[in-house]
Amino acid sequence: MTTTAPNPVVPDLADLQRRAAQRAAERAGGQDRLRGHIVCDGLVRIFKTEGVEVVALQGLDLVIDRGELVAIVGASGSGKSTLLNILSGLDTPTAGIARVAEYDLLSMSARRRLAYRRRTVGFVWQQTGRNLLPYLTARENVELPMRLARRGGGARARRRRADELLDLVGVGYCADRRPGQLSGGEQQRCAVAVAVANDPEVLFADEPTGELDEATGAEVFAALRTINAELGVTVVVVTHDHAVADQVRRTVAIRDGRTASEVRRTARIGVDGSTELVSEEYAVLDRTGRMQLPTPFVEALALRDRVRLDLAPDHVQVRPGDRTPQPNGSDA
Ligand SMILES: Nc1ncnc2c1ncn2[C@@H]1O[C@H](COP(=O)(O)OP(=O)(O)OP(=O)(O)O)[C@@H](O)[C@H]1O
Repeated sequence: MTTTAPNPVVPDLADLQRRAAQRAAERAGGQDRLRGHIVCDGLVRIFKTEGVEVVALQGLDLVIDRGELVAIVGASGSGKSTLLNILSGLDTPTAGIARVAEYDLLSMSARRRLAYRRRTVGFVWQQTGRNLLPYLTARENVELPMRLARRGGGARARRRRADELLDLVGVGYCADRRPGQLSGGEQQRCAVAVAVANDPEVLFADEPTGELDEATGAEVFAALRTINAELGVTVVVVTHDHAVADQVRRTVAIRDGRTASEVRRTARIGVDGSTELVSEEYAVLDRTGRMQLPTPFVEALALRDRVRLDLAPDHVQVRPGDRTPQPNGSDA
């Protein structure tokens, strides 16, 4: 009888990637921290132009759950578009973890990236002209991504779905018109229908109301809310528009390429039975314990260089560093 030595188990690429992800997750504080529909952890993006390095994202942390509608705000140059370009698969991060719906955005192949962009995510850009093809009608624009993704069911099913989606976002009456025959708001609502044509899990919108007046912007935002509520799509909107940022349950502020603070809004029933939205602001603490103090707080107390920290049973006090506490408890 001959015995054969057991084959040494040679890990394949998928195994190695799984192990690498596991190790990265352990370094980042365990899988629990990294559970979410969209996960960024220590995300870094460095641009190099003519020998100069620009650190657009410097260790950004963000977890968004499935089905959330989140607004991202921040000053010009804070890194919002860089983040959105990475999450939508247009750009690759330099380091860190970036994952959307189980796709690892750092290591995915070109083929997987194409599938990701066609089926898993949808986008709406600020420039209306970037969202729709001018020589197609609104309906044909919505049908196009389904045709490119070879969605089954035939032409009739695609047409029915296109009409349903245009109805859902309130522009069913525009189906036979070309973009040039639509207002800016109508074009953006058609763009929302185009973006969800292939049933994406996540919809990214970069300043979708940026070129519109307030009332028209509100209609476009209503379309995004409908998509979130009716289709369960996770929606991430980058915006400067306070009317938009104030209406979502969660607004994340980015400063200098990091998540700096968050506002969470919860609905409460008042004593008279009416519903009121209560906002609470949070600073974001990263896994090494770093946080950014909001600028108004820093300015109000003229904090600079060093601050004094004191631990109380249920909170931490931050005081200007150049004052000496007096025996009676007041500051000199
Ligand atoms: N392709 C690039 N090459 C070099 N630097 C870049 C590139 N893209 C962005 N940056 C730089 O990265 C930083 C972040 O830019 P980003 O466009 O992400 O900011 P933003 O918050 O979206 O700004 P805005 O609100 O003005 O669009 C900026 O300093 C910008 O100059």
